[in-house]
Amino acid sequence: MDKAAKGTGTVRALGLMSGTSLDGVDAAVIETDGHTLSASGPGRYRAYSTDEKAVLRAALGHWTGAKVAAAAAVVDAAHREVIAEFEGIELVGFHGQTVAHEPRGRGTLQVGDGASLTDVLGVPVVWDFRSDDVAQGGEGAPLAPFCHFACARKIAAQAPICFLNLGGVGNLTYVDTSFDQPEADGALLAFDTGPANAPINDLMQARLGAEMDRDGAVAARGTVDEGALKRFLAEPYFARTPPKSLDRNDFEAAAMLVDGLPDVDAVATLTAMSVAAVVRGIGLCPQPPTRLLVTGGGRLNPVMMAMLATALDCPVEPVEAVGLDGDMLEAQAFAYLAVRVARGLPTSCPGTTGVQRPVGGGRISNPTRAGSLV
Ligand SMILES: Nc1ncnc2c1ncn2[C@@H]1O[C@H](COP(=O)(O)OP(=O)(O)OP(=O)(O)O)[C@@H](O)[C@H]1O
Ligand SMILES: CC(=O)N[C@H]1[C@@H]2OC[C@@H](O2)[C@@H](O)[C@@H]1O[C@H](C)C(=O)O
Repeated sequence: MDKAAKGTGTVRALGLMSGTSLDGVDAAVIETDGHTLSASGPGRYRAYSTDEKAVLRAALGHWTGAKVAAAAAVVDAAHREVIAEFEGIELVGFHGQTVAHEPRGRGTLQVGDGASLTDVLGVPVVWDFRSDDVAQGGEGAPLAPFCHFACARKIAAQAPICFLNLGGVGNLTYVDTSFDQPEADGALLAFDTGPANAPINDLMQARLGAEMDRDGAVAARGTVDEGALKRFLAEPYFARTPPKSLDRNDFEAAAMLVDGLPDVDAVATLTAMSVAAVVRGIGLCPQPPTRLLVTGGGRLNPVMMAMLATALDCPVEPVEAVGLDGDMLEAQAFAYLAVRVARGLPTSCPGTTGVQRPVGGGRISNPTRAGSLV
């Protein structure tokens, strides 16, 4: 902890992300001083079982009560398991599972008890990353943009670029690479674009009993319903000025626009909706980006990627094109943010969450006993 909190040197941090797709826990190690991404270490994925997913899903939209407690227990147990697989870690960044997100209402809730995880490795755990930002008037999301800024510097991007995360929800980060610090006015613009994979997964589950539209195989056989797509784009969210953020199920009503369509057309239309939301998002950036680097599971959907490439004027590539890991970038981001929190550096700013001034959110819990591995 001393090194992470007081030092300026590099910290070996483990980031843990349980995303809105509800598929599992991503865990990834990086080395950083809170500014530069110096190295990335091993990554692990721990899938949730069908029963665990059902418990998490049942808690969505709830703030308290037995369903939330049960989801927290699932999240804690899965994370204990995955953390124990790592060694030589100095600090953990634990996101938890978002079950409810209403930044201008009841707040934001990520379940999972970071304090209880400190004893697994005997190192401090940074958690509850979003609450301070929301308490100070911000959206509380997205938070990966400060890490995207570091990625842009790592790859020595010379012109404005965008990072797009296609998880359950989509989020876009515009990086103006002429700035030295992410919190500088104009360096970043970030926001959630709209639904990405969540409605596709939900429909695949409900109609076909499948987890996802793997490789876009179902969408590839369908025809996009232009009427449904047009009605989707009439949602007021798209006209809102960014920064802005979404809860996983905010677009549930829009997803019902495909209810009467055959399976293949419904999935093709939902895929086109996720893409159209991104295209709208790109239109809100200060300048057209010179390239779009895509992370998250949606980059593995060739139909979604082809639709994006057709609709946009810039190259659309998975982040692997620049040597980054698209399965682990969000987990790496929470390792990066943990080091920033430990060092008192901001993790969000007006351009990323709409907060009035830069905020360093997150709670730090210290271990009650030293672990055997450090
Ligand atoms: N081969 C594939 N073909 C199509 N879709 C895929 C493929 N692999 C993953 N996906 C989609 O990506 C999803 C997982 O993405 P990811 O792990 O980025 O989400 P997440 O981290 O839970 O979400 P978020 O970033 O919103 O919190 C899967 O649920 C699925 O919908
Ligand atoms: C409230 C919340 O958990 N939001 C997630 C969600 O999943 C994607 C998108 O919506 C993004 O805003 C955020 O996660 C990413 C990792 C972030 O904070 O950058």
